[in-house]
Amino acid sequence: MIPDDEFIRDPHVPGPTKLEVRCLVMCLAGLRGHEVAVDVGCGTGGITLELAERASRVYAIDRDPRAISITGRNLEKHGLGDNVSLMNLDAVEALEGLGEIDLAVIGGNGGELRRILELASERLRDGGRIIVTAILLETKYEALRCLRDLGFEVGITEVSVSRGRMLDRGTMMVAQNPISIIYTL
Ligand SMILES: C[S@@+](CC[C@H](N)C(=O)[O-])C[C@H]1O[C@@H](n2cnc3c(N)ncnc32)[C@H](O)[C@@H]1O
Repeated sequence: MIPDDEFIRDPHVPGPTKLEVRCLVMCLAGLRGHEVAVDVGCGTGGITLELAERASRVYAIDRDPRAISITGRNLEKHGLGDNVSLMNLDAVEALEGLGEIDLAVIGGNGGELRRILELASERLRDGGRIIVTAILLETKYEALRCLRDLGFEVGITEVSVSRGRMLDRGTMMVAQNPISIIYTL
């Protein structure tokens, strides 16, 4: 796994997804090296870089050109990217142009979550998986409801991570915001 502080950042682009959350997402993804994966809303590239190390082909989609640029720089910095296609498009348009996939990780949706999930599920091969990471309560609920409407059995895990910060007199645990991971079973 790539440490958080090894990502180049752009103050205008969210991410990277915290290391602990990336760990869980990669465990759930269960990639074995031959899969086609899509990262919807690649941001800084946190998830894209982990996918690039584990899948055979990765499509990293973001409608913000600054996100595509910083993801590209992070791929280059870590010597990854030969198997990654960067797509500066809205998620719906990008997914409409893709063929079969084994995994979709959705970290941004811009109010289009239902359509994004429909398109991802239409392209999903047997045994494939959809994973949504969500901070907003509304996104968590919508992801659960849409995936169930599409006929999936769904799991949800809420992650509340605290990291130790060293002070002169000891170690203080500093909480990060909770994130839900919603995934098809
Ligand atoms: C929270 S960030 C994702 C962070 C990323 N997982 C990482 O580890 O760096 C969400 C991203 O989704 C993108 N986004 C939101 N809605 C989108 C849409 N409909 N189509 C494409 N990108 C979208 C935003 O531009 C933003 O960069």
